[in-house]
Amino acid sequence: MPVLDIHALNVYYGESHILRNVDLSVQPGQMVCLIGRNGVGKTTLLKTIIGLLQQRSGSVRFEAKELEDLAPHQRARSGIAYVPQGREIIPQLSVKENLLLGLEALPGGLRRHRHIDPQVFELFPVLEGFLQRRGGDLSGGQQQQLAIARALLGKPKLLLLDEPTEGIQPSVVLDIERAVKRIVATTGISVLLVEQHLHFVRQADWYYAMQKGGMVASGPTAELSKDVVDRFLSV
Ligand SMILES: Nc1ncnc2c1ncn2[C@@H]1O[C@H](COP(=O)(O)OP(=O)(O)OP(=O)(O)O)[C@@H](O)[C@H]1O
Repeated sequence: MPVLDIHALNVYYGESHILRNVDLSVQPGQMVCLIGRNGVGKTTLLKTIIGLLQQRSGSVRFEAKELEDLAPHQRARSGIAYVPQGREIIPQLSVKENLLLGLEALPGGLRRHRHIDPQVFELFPVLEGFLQRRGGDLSGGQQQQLAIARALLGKPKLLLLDEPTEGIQPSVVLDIERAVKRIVATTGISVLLVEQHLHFVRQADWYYAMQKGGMVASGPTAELSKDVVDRFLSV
């Protein structure tokens, strides 16, 4: 049974038809990468999965349960974590306080949970030394690592990542890539990733390519052809 199963999904912004009959599924423990040029609807799809945008028709099922009537916080509590483009860490709060916010996705939220699982420091060692620093004082790459670590503390079953390496220096891109691979390999969490770096895309098990709001190609990333890469990746 897929963790995430999307069928014939249609989403609009006002009268603009953005997602057109989208089908996509993510199997347990899989890393799936969504590719496509700017503006084709990748972010719209992730926002619809987490419930920030409403679907017009079709279905989005998480662990076989239809999500349509659940608010974003209910989807988070049921096991979906979303790291948006731009990361959205809270700049005035310390790294530790930002991490604690991730516990809000656990049953009982912050009232019942105060423990930061040290596993996040194994994945992102740089954060451990910076716990008292203001989030806003970290570099872009460190903020991205913080945002992923915060999402993991909610113990999700599905992690949605929107361009985690956008605007990040190349050495840190590799750190993030390795950490995401390790998350998938060691925790059983499934990942749906929007990504433009080909090397990172190839780490995924499966890809879906979008064009003008629809899925136009998919398959194992081992079979990603030069033609598909040229058509759907901008870098
Ligand atoms: N708030 C909005 N109101 C109206 N239209 C929007 C809004 N946000 C996005 N769109 C439009 O929806 C389409 C899909 O945008 P989306 O951000 O999902 O694309 P994307 O593939 O994620 O691209 P990018 O990589 O640039 O974020 C675009 O044509 C965009 O102009």
